[in-house]
Amino acid sequence: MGPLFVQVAVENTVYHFDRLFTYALPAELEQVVVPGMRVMAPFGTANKERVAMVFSIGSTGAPGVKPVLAALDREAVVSPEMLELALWMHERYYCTIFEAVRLMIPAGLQFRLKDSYVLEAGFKNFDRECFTEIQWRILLQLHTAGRSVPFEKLSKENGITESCPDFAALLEKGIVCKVNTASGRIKDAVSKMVRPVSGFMGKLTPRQKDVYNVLLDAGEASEKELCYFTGASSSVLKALVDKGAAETFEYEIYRRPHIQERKESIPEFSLSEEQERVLKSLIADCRTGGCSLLYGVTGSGKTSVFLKLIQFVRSQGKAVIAMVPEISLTTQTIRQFQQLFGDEIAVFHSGLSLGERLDEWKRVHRGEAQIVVGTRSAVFAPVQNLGLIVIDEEQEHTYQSESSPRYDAREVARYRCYKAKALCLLSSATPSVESCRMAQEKKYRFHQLTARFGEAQIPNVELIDMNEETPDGTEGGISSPLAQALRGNYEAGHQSIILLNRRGYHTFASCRSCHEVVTCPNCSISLTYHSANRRLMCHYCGYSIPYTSRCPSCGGETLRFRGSGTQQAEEQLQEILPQAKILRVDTDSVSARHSLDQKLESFAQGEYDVMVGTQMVAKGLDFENVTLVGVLSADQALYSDDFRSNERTFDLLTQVVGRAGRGRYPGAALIQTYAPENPVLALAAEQDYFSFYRREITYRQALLYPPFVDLLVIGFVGGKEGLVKQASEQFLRMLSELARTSYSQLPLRVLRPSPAAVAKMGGKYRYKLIIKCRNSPTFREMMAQLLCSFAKLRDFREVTAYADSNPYTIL
Ligand SMILES: Nc1ncnc2c1ncn2[C@@H]1O[C@H](COP(=O)(O)OP(=O)(O)OP(=O)(O)O)[C@@H](O)[C@H]1O
Ligand SMILES: [Zn+2]
Repeated sequence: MGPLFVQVAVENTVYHFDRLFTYALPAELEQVVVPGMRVMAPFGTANKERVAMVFSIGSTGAPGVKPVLAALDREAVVSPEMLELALWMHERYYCTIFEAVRLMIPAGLQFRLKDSYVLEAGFKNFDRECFTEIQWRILLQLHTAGRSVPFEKLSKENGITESCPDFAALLEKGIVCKVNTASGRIKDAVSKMVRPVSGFMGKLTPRQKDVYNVLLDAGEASEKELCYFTGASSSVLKALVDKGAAETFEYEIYRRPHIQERKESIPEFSLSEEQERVLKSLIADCRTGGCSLLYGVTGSGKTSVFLKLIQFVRSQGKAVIAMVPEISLTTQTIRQFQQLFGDEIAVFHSGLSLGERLDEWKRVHRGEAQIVVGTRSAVFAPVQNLGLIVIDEEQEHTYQSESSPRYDAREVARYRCYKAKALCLLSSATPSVESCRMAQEKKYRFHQLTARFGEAQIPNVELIDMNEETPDGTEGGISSPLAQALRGNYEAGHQSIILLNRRGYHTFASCRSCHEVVTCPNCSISLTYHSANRRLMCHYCGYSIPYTSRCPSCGGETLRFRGSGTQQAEEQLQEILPQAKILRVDTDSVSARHSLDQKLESFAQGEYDVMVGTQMVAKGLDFENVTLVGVLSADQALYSDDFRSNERTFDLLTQVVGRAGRGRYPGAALIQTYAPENPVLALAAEQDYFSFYRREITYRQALLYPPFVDLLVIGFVGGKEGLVKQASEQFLRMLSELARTSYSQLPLRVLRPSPAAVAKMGGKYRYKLIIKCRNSPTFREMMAQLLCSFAKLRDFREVTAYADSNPYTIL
């Protein structure tokens, strides 16, 4: 047999230079390496060692190509089907192949290559006279270690750099040699903890002193929390550690994710007639595969139906992936799954510790768990023999990734199901316009649940015209009808949910005399007041300053809060219901995941009377005792300039209204608005999805928006505004040229480049270019070619361009 070669994807390549690379497979690795395994490969002109994923092994390859250096895994960590998926993503989402592969491997299994050094094997000449003091110490250290020592360690203990003469001489003489070791990347910032070194007497700057004192009080804290509460940057923490005032350590947690105890008996439930009928047709769908859309009004028991469907699929010996849009919903879902399926389930989401993620991944990889429940990333779960993927609340934007690879989990799910001849089931009370259209065109099968389960009825909804309310009711305040309803509901012993529908729901600070709003110097975004640490913070980059009444702009003592945040809403509610217990749910109050779980659990137990919050309270929650829903300001999202704003508003209102009256008691909802005549509100009030859809689809067609076209947004990011703008214009010129000369048959409409909605973020300027197109292979080929030629332009080296395919928002 002749020599073997491997095709690999290499880590950290740039997009415009990425493809599968061929390496020779040394004889000693022939029996070891299989596709799906990672190897170490020399890369580039400097032959720097990189991690690479083996895609295939074969006898084609030019003689003289570089050989692979070592195998990093003992077995394949990615299956052949998933490797194929990675190539598909590379073509579809303009990412490097390895970026796609990385999504399939849990963080705890990622490697980091470290430079290490060993003593040359034959070295015997331990003659103290021949070496300098430092060289001698290094030799002894390496000798004692008996194996390679990471450079970091050598450097720290001997105070050397890689280029210092003492060390360089050792390398040159071949006494010390460089090796590369791959170390598992189990560590992560999230689990990084800091504790004070007590009795520290050294000198600290005032800023460091501040943080040190907080740390003394706290005992220990995660780095993240500490930065949050003190407003310190990580460099301040680093300085503390360097000075010996604090030390870092890590929690090594290897355990199953916390899942509520299994109840004594597994609750057997039987389906209603309508549910049963839908289940039957879904079972039939499973036999053919493809995509099905399950539309069901809120509270109709979509969950019950797909739980039964999963039971069926499992009885056929096939595996299942069930996705929910947000971590906050997983607990409830997981509990239901846990009750029915016990240890057969594995949980995938970013709220888990790295150890937990690794463990859950292994259980699926080994086939011990065959039902995966999780958020977006669960779509990459390494299940074998896939039978079904369920995507609950399929319209949610969280299924799309906002950073590279900018993939859409729904598309990935469809692809996996198509390849595995499995069923992809989309489920929602407010399907995305795109999915509903697919169903209309018979590309998806369509099923519906028209009634709530049991006796439950769709709640009664009333729109409250805020223009008629007393003018002293401040914007976002609580109208008297809503206040009255709240009191009534409280007295009846029922619970209420209040939604504050603001995109920028935060509390900003503005000056009464100069009217300036305090904004982040790095991002064109107003700072948000956080009561927990009394600081104004930027939600984009984390910049923060302590809150005082002094205006940074004019210097007057006239700074005040504005806007109506959840905190104010909470206070107003407390005034209306002095006795009631109020639970506030927003990203500020629930930064720790378990605290949200606990809060929702106590709410379910009836320990609170009212829950107030942002989008987080609107969706998926199922509490029998909630009979009143109030929406403080329905209009916020309606008038933004995004083409999806109607859909978003309809979806949010329908969902939140749907939280009321899901059990034994009838529910009601009150929606406050300054635009009561807006038809979208009326349709949401009636939970009339199909009328909404018909209205919306006409508008999309008239203005040429998805699903009638695909959108590709090219983003440009860079430190100099002028250059970023020029880059976007240059890109447009190149696009026009290429389209005219080589792709004249492609239907295209390109909008002029413009600054992004948040034009500056983290100190970088952002421009965007919107292309209306048909997302065909030929179109993608053209765009890939353009992105590559653009990346090679020397004039725009400081500008990054990326492509986002059908993003949720084009702002
Ligand atoms: N067959 C059934 N037997 C017993 N209870 C059921 C059944 N179907 C639904 N329910 C109950 O009805 C309520 C609503 O069901 P579920 O949460 O599945 O609705 P949904 O369609 O997912 O709603 P939403 O879209 O609003 O989240 C739940 O409390 C659920 O336990
Ligand atoms: Zn900022």
